[in-house]
Amino acid sequence: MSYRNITFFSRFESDILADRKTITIRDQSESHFQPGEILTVARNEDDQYFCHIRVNAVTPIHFDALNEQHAVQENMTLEELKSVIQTIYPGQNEFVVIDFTRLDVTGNVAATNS
Ligand SMILES: CC(=O)Nc1ccn([C@H]2C[C@H](O)[C@@H](CO)O2)c(=O)n1
Repeated sequence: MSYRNITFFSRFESDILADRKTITIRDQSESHFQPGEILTVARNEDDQYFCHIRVNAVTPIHFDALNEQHAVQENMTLEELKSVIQTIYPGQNEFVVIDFTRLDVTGNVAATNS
């Protein structure tokens, strides 16, 4: 079976593998993912695979609607999150929140508390 790919900047890899980061906010070019879909996750910089995730939900959001809950799910402060998004996507306001669960190598939910 082949899965679609998503990449994350390498600085987020440890948070994803520790289940501290359970959403990602992307622009319209990555709004095509579907709930239930399993994605192969690689580092943006070197395309090195590091895990699979299952997409739980893909929800449109305006930049101004980002809140503390999103920041917690990103393991950042809201100020940090907004700054990261403005740096990656300068001038953009319409995004999607991709809520995901990390899977273990057998394809099962990896977190012990879920
Ligand atoms: C190619 C590309 O856009 N890659 C991205 C985009 C976003 N992220 C991270 C940064 C923040 O934690 C959230 C919100 O954008 O997602 C990323 O790692 N790689």
